[in-house]
Amino acid sequence: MHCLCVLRSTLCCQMPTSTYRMLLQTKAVPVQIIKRDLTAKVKNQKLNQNIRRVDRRNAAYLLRHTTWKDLVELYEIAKPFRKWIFLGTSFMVVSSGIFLIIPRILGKLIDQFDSNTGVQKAEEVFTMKIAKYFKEQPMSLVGLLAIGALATAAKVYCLQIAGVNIVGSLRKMVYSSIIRQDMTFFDKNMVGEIGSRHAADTVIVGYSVSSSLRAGVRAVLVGVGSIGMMLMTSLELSTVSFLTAPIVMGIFKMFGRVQQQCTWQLQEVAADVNQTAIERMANMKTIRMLSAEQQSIDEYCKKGELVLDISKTEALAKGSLIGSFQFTGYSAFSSILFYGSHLINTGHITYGELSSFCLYAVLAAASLSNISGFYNEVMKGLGASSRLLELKNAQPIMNLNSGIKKTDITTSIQFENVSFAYAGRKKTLENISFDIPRGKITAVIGPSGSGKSSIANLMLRLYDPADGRVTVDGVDLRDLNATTWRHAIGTVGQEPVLFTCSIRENILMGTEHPEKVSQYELEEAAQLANALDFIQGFENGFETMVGEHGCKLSGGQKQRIAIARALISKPKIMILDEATSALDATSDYLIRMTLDNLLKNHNLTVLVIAHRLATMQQADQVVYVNRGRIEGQGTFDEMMKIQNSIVEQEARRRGIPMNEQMSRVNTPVARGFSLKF
Ligand SMILES: Nc1ncnc2c1ncn2[C@@H]1O[C@H](COP(=O)(O)OP(=O)(O)OP(=O)(O)O)[C@@H](O)[C@H]1O
Repeated sequence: MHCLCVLRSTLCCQMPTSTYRMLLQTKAVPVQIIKRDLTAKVKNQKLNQNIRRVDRRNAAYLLRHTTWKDLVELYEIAKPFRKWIFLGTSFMVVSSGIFLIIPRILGKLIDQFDSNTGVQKAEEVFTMKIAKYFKEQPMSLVGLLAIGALATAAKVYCLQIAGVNIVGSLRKMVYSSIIRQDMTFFDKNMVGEIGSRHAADTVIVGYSVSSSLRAGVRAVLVGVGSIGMMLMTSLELSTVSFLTAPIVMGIFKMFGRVQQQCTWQLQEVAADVNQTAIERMANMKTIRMLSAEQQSIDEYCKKGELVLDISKTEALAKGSLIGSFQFTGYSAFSSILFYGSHLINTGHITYGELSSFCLYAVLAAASLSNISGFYNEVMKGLGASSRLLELKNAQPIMNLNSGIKKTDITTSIQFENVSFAYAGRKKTLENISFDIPRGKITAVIGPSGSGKSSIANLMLRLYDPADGRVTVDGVDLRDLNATTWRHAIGTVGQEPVLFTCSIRENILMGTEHPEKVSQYELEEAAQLANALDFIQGFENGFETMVGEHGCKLSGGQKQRIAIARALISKPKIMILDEATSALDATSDYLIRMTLDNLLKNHNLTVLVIAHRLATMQQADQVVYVNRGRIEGQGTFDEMMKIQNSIVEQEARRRGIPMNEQMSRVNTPVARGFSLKF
């Protein structure tokens, strides 16, 4: 009967605020810790109340969070795999039927061996006939058991395949939806949270669909069948057995709930501990540089202690639950045997019937335990699938594939009175207007945090302006096909981001048709980026794996691969964000050479976020941004005339002699600048 312990641990579901409150009431875990976490959660919710966040309240175990619409949608996702579901269910009916009839036949077989027992009831004639047959042909009983086992194996296989396919489809749909979301979505939701939700919830749904649902349906079939057979075998014995039901339910309610709550909370805390560990391990270089090893260990251990505290409560509840079930189970079983032997003595039942009854009682108990487990798991699965469906159905504001397809510009890109703010932040850009003429280099300069990258973000249409508009040849960027537009732009960021794959895959990332890119084109892009020599120097050339975030390459090598990636599609427009991080002299020189060559290409329209004087000098126009406003705009020479300007400061820093006339000028002389230095 101890198999009635039904609560299974599942992966990483998250704890709802309501559960925190509930646990506070039950005092299942240290109150201070939960209070602290709860306060943090509430604060967090308040901070983000204006932001449409992914709902963190855990819907995993409450059906009310799952709507009929969700169920219909799940059915639609499962539809293509209905062949497997039908086959699996059919095998399940066969195997359950066989294993349900076996105890009855075994009972009759026992009675067959007992010469004192005769057939008493007409309805038992059929079973007795089968029993007689099996007595004469014992191998056929083995054969029947083998058929049952084969049907079980086939059922598991078919339903597993159906489950894996359903979850696979759901996972793909959710992932493609996440990938298509607006940048604002990722600003509002923590990537780790979305990632773990995507991973953990699909595991929960997978477990629920492939395992729990199968076990549950089988448990219902076998449970109902066994109880029916128990009633059929002996009404008196059934009454004794069912008397223990309320006691079992009471025990389950008492300890089961506490254990369940602890399990849920453990999953949340364990996910947090894992996240901390993974983050620290992924950034080992920084940890080492900061000598933060002990701090990381302490942090990990502190969180681990919370796991231990909750685990103790869980273990106590689990132990009490199993112990109580064992006590009740064995008591009930002993009562059946005692009362059963009395019934045999009084001639009410036979030995065979008592044996059958005992087997059915075990089957019924096991099935009932599975049904409660199945209920919890399916509820969790439904809740998790609802959250996944919410992610799947999240609609980005920017449709990536509709709009005018524009791959080049004929006149200019214009910022017209553009104001912009990131979600939950004050305005980053305020009423800025300037032109990026075709075939020219526009350098954006300004202090850190002034909004330079935000200008590039708007030009790439990663975000839309709050006011004003960005136009390309007079067409609002919002009317353009975002994918085609971004394909027309090559981007090299300040901090190159490489993916954990080969150099070839990194360079080809983002090309419209990677399979059509020839080796020659690949080498050409690498050559232009001054990367070919070092790539060919590697044993595996372009197939060299770059490690996590490109950790197996130097900063300069990463930067040059990023440049090659930007050039591979032969873009007409380039956005360059010059690296401010220190590179070694050779890398710095090579990258500068590469960018200089790019800037000399007069067919390119370039927006460069410049940090070097040389780059500013090459620009056709320089735009000075300060605190989100354009405070100066002109040629490099014109900008040099501005006292204390960033250009001048840069020149001084680099020890470049300043033109006398320039140093004397205190006010802007050209283009009616409005400067507020
Ligand atoms: N995704 C974001 N969400 C919220 N605020 C952001 C985001 N990105 C940038 N900001 C804020 O917007 C402001 C402008 O940032 P931006 O990156 O455009 O500056 P920048 O001039 O490029 O700085 P740097 O030269 O240091 O790269 C900063 O105050 C920054 O904190």
